[in-house]
Amino acid sequence: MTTPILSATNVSKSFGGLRAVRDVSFEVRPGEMFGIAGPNGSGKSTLFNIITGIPFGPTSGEVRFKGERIDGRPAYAIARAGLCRTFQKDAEFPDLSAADSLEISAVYNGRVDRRTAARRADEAFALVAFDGGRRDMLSSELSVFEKKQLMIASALVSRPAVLMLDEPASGLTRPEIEQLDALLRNVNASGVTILLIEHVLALLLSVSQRLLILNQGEVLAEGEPSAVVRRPDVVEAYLGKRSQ
Ligand SMILES: Nc1ncnc2c1ncn2[C@@H]1O[C@H](COP(=O)(O)OP(=O)(O)OP(=O)(O)O)[C@@H](O)[C@H]1O
Repeated sequence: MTTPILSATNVSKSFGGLRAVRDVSFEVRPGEMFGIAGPNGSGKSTLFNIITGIPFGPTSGEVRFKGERIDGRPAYAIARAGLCRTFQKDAEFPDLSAADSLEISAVYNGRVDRRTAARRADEAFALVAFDGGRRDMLSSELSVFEKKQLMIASALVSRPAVLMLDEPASGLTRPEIEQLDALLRNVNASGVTILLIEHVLALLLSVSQRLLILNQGEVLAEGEPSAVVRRPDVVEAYLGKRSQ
């Protein structure tokens, strides 16, 4: 059996008396698109936080990336090892053009010179199908979808093995979600393993090969997406409240 590229074993995270993530275990295979869903407050973002060490690691449990333990390592070391993430927020450098913003991300995150950074920025722009005529626009003036493209491209410039995306479809229209679907498939086909937290179930079901459902910090279900979402306990915990 192939070694998982990423695994969590009994990871937990407590904030005072609140156990936001409880004994969560799962494995992601190399090249996979792995979906994570669950009601608001079920611990999805906290799970991403403790895997990437941004801003904290787990209270207990083990996280392995390419077979090596990474829990307890500083966030920058985890990112440099090839595990990168995006957040539920806008452009990092609103006053810079999209092109400059991406080059700066490439220089800092990829630790490369300007020439290599420019090449990596071109590659990342191509992977997310960013409109070439819009690269000199200020990041703050881009459309909601273009900001998402730029955010994903900013994570791709350091050529991660695993990309973790936290609700990339939020705020997008239905046609834009279809564009995002194609974008994710394209990035995945380039060899990047993707973990995707998403409330838009149509997107999750379309792109994920496996789906993990969290509820109140615990794993409620895991498996083939269309089978998982038909389970009565999943319907009750999640779909009944947020189906789209
Ligand atoms: N830094 C923090 N300090 C205290 N409590 C926190 C912190 N971060 C998250 N929590 C709590 O942990 C629980 C899980 O939150 P989390 O943001 O991980 O859920 P989520 O599934 O990502 O929710 P959403 O779908 O709304 O983004 C919530 O009860 C939240 O209030």
